[in-house]
Amino acid sequence: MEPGPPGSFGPAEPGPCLSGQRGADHAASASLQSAARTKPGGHSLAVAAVLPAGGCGERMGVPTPKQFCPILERPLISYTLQALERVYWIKDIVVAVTGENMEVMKSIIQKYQHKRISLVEAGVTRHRSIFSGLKALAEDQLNSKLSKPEVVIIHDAVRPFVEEDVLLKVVTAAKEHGAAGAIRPLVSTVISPSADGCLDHSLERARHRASEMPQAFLFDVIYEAYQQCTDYDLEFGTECLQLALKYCRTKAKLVEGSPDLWKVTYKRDLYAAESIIKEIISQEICVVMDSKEDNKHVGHLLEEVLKSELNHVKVTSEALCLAGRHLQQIILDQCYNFVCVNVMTSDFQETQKLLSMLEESNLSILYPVVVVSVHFLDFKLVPPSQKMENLMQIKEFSKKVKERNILLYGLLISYPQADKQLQESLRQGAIIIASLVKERNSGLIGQLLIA
Ligand SMILES: Nc1ccn([C@@H]2O[C@H](COP(=O)(O)OP(=O)(O)OP(=O)(O)O)[C@@H](O)[C@H]2O)c(=O)n1
Ligand SMILES: O=P(O)(O)OC[C@@H](O)[C@@H](O)[C@@H](O)CO
Repeated sequence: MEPGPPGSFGPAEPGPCLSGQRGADHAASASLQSAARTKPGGHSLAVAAVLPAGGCGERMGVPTPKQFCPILERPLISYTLQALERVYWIKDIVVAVTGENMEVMKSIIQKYQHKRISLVEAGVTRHRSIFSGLKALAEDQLNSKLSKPEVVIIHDAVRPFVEEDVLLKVVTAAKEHGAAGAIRPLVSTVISPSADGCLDHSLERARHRASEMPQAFLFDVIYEAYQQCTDYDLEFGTECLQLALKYCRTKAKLVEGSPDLWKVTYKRDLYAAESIIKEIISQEICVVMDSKEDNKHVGHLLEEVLKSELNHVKVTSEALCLAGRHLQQIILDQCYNFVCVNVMTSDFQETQKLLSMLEESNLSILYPVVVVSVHFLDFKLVPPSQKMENLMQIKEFSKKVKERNILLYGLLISYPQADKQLQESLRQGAIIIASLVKERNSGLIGQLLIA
């Protein structure tokens, strides 16, 4: 999908939508875009984002600040950057990090090939970090390559599950109302304690909402609010919408957000985020075999069993031959799970061709790619020792490709065998493959499993 012209709204870039839903419905997206984008005379609207990422993550209870804690061996903040980068019409993304984390942040940007990112020094509080980001966008900064946007999105760096549709909604609403913020129903009731630690009163839960992110503002509104606010606000405040109301008399439009907008705060949130991401990148499996035509091919039998055993998983098959043209498209379409079928051979020629294609693509930069090398072998024909010598090569192969974030596993299925036994072996094989794809356990790479 080609990027839209600079400064124009275009549909989000391809790639897994971390909330598990494909981005905004295109019709809704188009209508929202036209509302949010155009000004009189049809000129487009300049939108930038500020991501406060200068916290220490005290509630996470680990030495590493939570925005840098790994999920599938990639820092949490990289997922949030990816979510915002998928949205073409956000021109600049300003991230506020502490001086001591500046180099770490720069290495993350380089390793995961993030674009449109500018870094500023964070403050000692979240509000001060946000203000630092806004200053970088204001035109009155010397030598800044950033230009002042008309609308600025503010989004916590530790909220990775943000989609184009809610960003469009808050930007559209901010354009009209001056400020807008995502909200969610309260889970717990809010109460107010008295000085002696007893209940003073409770708020009616149905009449209140939780303020989440993203939020968006006319840049001049929120920049003015930060310039006017007190040190007390900057030190102890947690709500940007309140600053806009208090200092610019701007009543933010409240936008219902999806359940995905939660903030990673405690360790349990990190585990939840990892499970959600694993689930999203496990939604498609491609069975690769030496020939697609022969429908009696045992690879097709395995494909059918995978389809019957795995609900909600898209199972496709492609031929490795044909110069891999179709396979290249599957890779481009960001399938992260491959089953390479080898029939009556214990060598890895087919699997190595697939691994080479994957290594040449950038597919595994952002997410670990799973490759299961399945070998249908007749253990009666050739002494297992000779086969095992071949098969043990998988340990070396798996170590090499792990450096490229590819997880290689081996699976042996006895073949040929009576139909009933073969069907059972295929079912067992499908269950093993599903588990390897879902768990992405790097501790099992290079292992030979038997169905
Ligand atoms: N001085 C600060 C404090 C927080 N943040 C950022 O604001 C976002 C939301 O804040 P919070 O969840 O409170 O993060 P921490 O302050 O790191 O968490 P804790 O309160 O547990 O220390 C995070 O992305 C955090 O990095 C920031 O940019 N600068
Ligand atoms: O208070 P914390 O620093 O944990 O997180 C900031 C949150 O308060 C903030 O992101 C939303 O409530 C919206 O303002």
